[in-house]
Amino acid sequence: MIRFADVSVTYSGAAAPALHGVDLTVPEGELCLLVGGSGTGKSTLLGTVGGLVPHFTGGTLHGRVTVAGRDTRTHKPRELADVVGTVGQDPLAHFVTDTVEDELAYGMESLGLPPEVMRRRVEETLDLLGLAALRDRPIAELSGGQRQRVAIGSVLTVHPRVLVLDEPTSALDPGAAEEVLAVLQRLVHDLGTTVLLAEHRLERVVQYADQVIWLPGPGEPPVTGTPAEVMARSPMVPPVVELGRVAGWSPLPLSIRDARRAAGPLRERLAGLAPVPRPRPAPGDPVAEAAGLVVRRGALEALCGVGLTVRAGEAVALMGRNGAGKSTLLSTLAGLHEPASGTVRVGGLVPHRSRPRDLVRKVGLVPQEPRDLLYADTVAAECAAADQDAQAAPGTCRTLVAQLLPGVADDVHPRDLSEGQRLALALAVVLTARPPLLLLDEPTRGLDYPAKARLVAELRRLTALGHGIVLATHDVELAAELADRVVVLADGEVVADGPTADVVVSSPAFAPQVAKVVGEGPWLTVRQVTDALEARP
Ligand SMILES: Nc1ncnc2c1ncn2[C@@H]1O[C@H](COP(=O)(O)OP(=O)(O)OP(=O)(O)O)[C@@H](O)[C@H]1O
Ligand SMILES: Nc1ncnc2c1ncn2[C@@H]1O[C@H](COP(=O)(O)OP(=O)(O)OP(=O)(O)O)[C@@H](O)[C@H]1O
Repeated sequence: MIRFADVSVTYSGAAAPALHGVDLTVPEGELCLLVGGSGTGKSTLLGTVGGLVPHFTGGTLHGRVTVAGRDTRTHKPRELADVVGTVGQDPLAHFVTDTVEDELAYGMESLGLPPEVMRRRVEETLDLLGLAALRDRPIAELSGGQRQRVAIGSVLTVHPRVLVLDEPTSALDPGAAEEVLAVLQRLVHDLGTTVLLAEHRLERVVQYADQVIWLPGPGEPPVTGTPAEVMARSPMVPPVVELGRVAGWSPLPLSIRDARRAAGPLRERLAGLAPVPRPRPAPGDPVAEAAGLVVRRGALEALCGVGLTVRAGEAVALMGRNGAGKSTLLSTLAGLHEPASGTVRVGGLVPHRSRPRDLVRKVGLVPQEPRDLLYADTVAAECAAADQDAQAAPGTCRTLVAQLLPGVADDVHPRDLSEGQRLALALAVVLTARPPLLLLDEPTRGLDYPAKARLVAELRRLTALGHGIVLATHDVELAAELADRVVVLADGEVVADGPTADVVVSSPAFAPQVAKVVGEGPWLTVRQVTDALEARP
């Protein structure tokens, strides 16, 4: 259905190709998963299928990509729109209408489908993606995950034969991610749709894939195989595979179910043991306190009476469904919204009434869209400005970027960075200022597993130094690795607040893979399991 013949792509001004030696076929009716580190060219590869690369991005494509027999070099993206539906990493950049319902209908209108068909498909899709309650809402007023659902819905209504999705679950809560993947699987099985999707959180998708394409490095030719074949070789694997490697299971499990079947002997070895607690400082004084916080967004009460205390040295994960109010809480702590009632204090200041230059010494926010934080023309200039703003030694920010994600070039415009590279830059900019309270909104979108591990290490270092951290995240594995405490929001209210292990293990939605496989303990991470086995007398 999709054929790549010796494809390479070189962006203008780049020293080396972003993509090279791609020679492969995605058969009709398969779900094909594209994996690889941040910046290895996944988005570039996906972009060639719908013709966005190079028609819209610039650069040069060598070789040939055909979809349902059409050459994407001679067919413009709109001449492929009836066959290929593409959802990019940044939905906001692609929305053409203002409201949810109009956006779902737009693709069908451009193809001239009859009104009764459009009506029916809009209704079906609203139900399928849990968007019915939001149908009349302006897209600009949706939460990140709500927007991602609309973006996915807007391509589903067209019923394209090929779906190309770039990290389609990155902003979705765990339940919504499962639902979207179930929908995709049904399209593949029942309608013979061909799906090509890139994803970093393999724990969410690998068990659904028929084929995996792995890009081992920037400009390196892909390796293809069944999920089991590629997972046996790839350095980037989900926790369940890592656990399988540690425990010596063969074949390696890809799903929780397979792993549970193999886990009997491991459970016996772990019986009577407990996770070795990580040394961590005793929490200090509060760096942020909110009580009875009510915040309105338009007509909607996004937070209704939230209480939260964050202490120095503490890492708190904020979890909960899309639209629960996580981003609203973070941005209120950063002074971006004025509460309708209740109190909020950050480092002794009332955030929304404080001067920006006083507030930056107390709190730093990495927003859900890191682009909002970046304004210079090059990576180097952005880093120099961050050093200056924070009065840090020259080179501080650049070193942080390189630590988080090696291989980001100095002279690239932040706009042209890959998703993960841009996030690493935004994180470095905020970390350079070393504010006592760090707020991170979905800090792992686009990050590969090694980059995520380095981010966790850096954040742990900061908590050890007494910084307080609040991260809003749907990444249950990240919460398990990093957070001391988990706070769950639902419809603007706090519904759980307690030690990570207590909160996540009691909820199937938030439990990490290791907890689901090993059970009692509570074991949350592969590291805890290996440490305990090694320390065993
Ligand atoms: N429009 C562009 N102009 C110049 N360089 C670009 C452009 N788009 C991407 N690049 C570069 O090409 C490389 C590959 O980027 P791409 O977005 O394909 O990576 P990716 O594997 O999707 O990464 P991520 O997992 O972070 O999303 C990166 O080094 C990036 O900086
Ligand atoms: N600019 C806005 N105007 C009006 N309502 C908004 C606006 N931004 C968000 N909302 C609404 O406020 C509620 C809370 O949104 P928020 O972004 O805080 O949720 P979230 O928990 O961060 O969601 P997600 O997990 O999807 O990022 C949602 O119902 C959302 O639709």
